Amino acid sequence: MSSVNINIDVKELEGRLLFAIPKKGRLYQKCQQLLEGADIQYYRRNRLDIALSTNLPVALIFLPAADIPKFVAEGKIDLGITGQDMIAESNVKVHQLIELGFGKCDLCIQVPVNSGITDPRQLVGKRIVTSFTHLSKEYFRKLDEELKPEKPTTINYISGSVEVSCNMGLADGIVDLVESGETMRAAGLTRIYNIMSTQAVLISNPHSEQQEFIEKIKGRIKGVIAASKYVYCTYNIKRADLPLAVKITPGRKNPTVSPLENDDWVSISVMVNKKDCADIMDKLENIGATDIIIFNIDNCRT
Ligand SMILES: Nc1ncnc2c1ncn2[C@@H]1O[C@H](COP(=O)(O)OP(=O)(O)OP(=O)(O)O)[C@@H](O)[C@H]1O
Ligand SMILES: O=P(O)(O)OC[C@H]1O[C@H](OP(=O)(O)OP(=O)(O)O)[C@H](O)[C@@H]1O
Ligand SMILES: [Mg+2]
Repeated sequence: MSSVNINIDVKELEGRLLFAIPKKGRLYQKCQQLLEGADIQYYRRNRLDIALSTNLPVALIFLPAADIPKFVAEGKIDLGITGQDMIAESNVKVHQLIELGFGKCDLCIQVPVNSGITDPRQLVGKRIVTSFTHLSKEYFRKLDEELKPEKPTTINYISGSVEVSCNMGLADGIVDLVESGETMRAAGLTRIYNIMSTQAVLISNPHSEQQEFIEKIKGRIKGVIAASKYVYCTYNIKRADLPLAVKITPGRKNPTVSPLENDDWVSISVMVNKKDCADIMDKLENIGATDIIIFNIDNCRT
């Protein structure tokens, strides 16, 4: 595990819920937004990896994403945010509480485009380079057992920039993350197998004594995630067209229907999926809806 800068009196941590956050990289910024949305305020001194919340009995511990599953499973840390790939690679038991909808990518077996390799079985007995040695060993062990090569498939670890390994003559194939595929293509690689799909998740320590507080933070974070997925839509529609309107915007449970001064018309308020918003507005316009307004939701509980 990497070293952590913890120049804080451990007594100050007593009674606080310990919450591990990725200390840098692409998950870090998203986590900042989640903490802000959940109103977990804190002050972090420069270079310090522990920050005490200023409004809740919480301490934030900033750690490498790869180490968070181990800290949460085996240490005193109650809650954490990391990737599902990191949990699987760490091979530890934690509770996965919420899928957070960011850090989405696939852990893939990749080979040089011109290698002629199209199936992972063609890599058996050859050299694999990866940051995910546990998952890669698990995958290729099964193929080794089945195909019994002269010598087992070699799995070697490097910590980053894994894609250069084939070009450098270190590997016949790699196991690494693919999101847009840009890095893979730039290195002249192609994917031949998807070992797992992953995204960031909120995890908790199954043995934590702070289960009630964990539920409270989980509720808040769920609210922030829901708020980012939905928008609030209001519009007016002729009462006679209400059944059509409800079909287009059924709401999470039911739409709220309010009377207007003019008895022939009603006003509808409803949450809709942000990604479907333009399509829904088109459909509403087509059935004669007027004054269609979309509001962003700052926070919600659903
Ligand atoms: N290209 C990517 N797209 C989406 N999610 C990713 C990507 N690369 C990594 N992740 C997710 O982010 C988590 C953390 O990855 P990692 O520790 O490599 O940090 P990083 O954000 O890539 O920063 P860096 O590699 O610069 O240290 C991974 O577990 C994975 O779930
Ligand atoms: O499919 P893409 O959108 O190109 O993303 C995939 C790349 O992103 C990550 O690398 P990162 O930028 O974190 O650098 P690293 O390899 O040093 O971790 C991952 O390890 C891949 O290399
Ligand atoms: Mg990375």
